[in-house]
Amino acid sequence: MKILLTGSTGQVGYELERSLQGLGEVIAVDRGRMDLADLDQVRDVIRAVRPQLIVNPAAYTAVDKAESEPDLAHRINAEAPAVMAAEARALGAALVHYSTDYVFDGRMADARVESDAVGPLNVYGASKLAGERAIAASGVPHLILRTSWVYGMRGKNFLLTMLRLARERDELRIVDDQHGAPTWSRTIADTTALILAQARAGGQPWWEENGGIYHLSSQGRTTWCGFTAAILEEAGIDCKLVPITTDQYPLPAARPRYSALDSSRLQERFVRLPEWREALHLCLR
Ligand SMILES: NC(=O)C1=CN([C@@H]2O[C@H](COP(=O)(O)OP(=O)(O)OC[C@H]3O[C@@H](n4cnc5c(N)ncnc54)[C@H](OP(=O)(O)O)[C@@H]3O)[C@@H](O)[C@H]2O)C=CC1
Ligand SMILES: Cc1cn([C@H]2C[C@H](O)[C@@H](COP(=O)(O)OP(=O)(O)O[C@H]3O[C@@H](C)C(=O)[C@@H](O)[C@H]3O)O2)c(=O)[nH]c1=O
Ligand SMILES: [Mg+2]
Repeated sequence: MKILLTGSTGQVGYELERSLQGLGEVIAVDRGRMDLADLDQVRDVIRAVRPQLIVNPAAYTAVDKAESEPDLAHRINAEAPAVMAAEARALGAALVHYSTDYVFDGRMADARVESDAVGPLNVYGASKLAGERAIAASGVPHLILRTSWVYGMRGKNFLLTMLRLARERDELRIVDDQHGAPTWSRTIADTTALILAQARAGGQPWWEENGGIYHLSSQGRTTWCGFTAAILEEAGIDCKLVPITTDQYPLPAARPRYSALDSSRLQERFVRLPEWREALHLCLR
């Protein structure tokens, strides 16, 4: 199987480049080869490579900056995936895409399932939702894996930011009223590979019975402040931690208050997902 992988310089893409190896020939294209803001180039590269599967973790992920660059965010997160979907469909290929807890408004305290009503609060979330809808509407065989609060030992993420700030500052002031599940980039990549392998072993393509949206995030939940406390503990760093409210940390983009995802659908069909705390421990070890 020929697999076209985007975003291999990102957190999830970096892990996917390794995790997908056993499944076929992985052709990783970075921004230099395929700029998602250039829709003609996206089309041309797919037509040249002729993959059987496109895996697309590339995205515009700068949540606050997106508020002032809505058109660019929309092109990368919605229009480029729409082109990928149309091209994949024309080739008889399938598409694996990633989305976010930020498609929800976060007003409900219980974990969200795939069929729950969406209502993004910010430009990033709206652009990701538009990407999901374009893929679903295209008729391409697809998996959309919605995840949350992604971290890992490389790239830009909350874990690395906290490790840096804890060394630079005497105290960390961190919001304690936004709830969600931190998810290790490797969990996302390994789970993706396992779904694809399991589906192949089953003899028929996974999308015939198992396509569509799946929530893929760690089990359990915490707050950004709770996540920070765990990071400090795991890394053995002594730094004063002050819980604050969202109002005390104003940012351009609004964020959902409750963004835990219920990943039961994925776990029932494919594989168990780790507790967020257990995954953090493994990551930092
Ligand atoms: N990060 C998070 O907390 C969460 C992420 N997600 C979703 O998961 C997926 C993976 O995210 P993650 O790995 O964390 O993202 P990162 O921000 O770590 O990486 C983004 C990747 O997209 C690439 N990219 C951005 N713009 C372009 C462009 N114009 N053309 C080509 N490539 C581009 C980046 O390339 P370059 O290095 O050149 O910039 C990078 O490889 C995304 O769909 C994201 O929306 C969902 C929930 C949480
Ligand atoms: C750095 C810092 C952040 N915070 C707060 C701000 C914010 O509410 C929260 C998280 O900050 P971040 O900017 O890292 O998080 P954010 O960019 O909103 O993270 C999101 O990224 C996108 C891509 C997703 O899809 C989401 O699932 C989610 O992971 O922590 C503090 O309270 N104190 C601090 O010192
Ligand atoms: Mg951010």
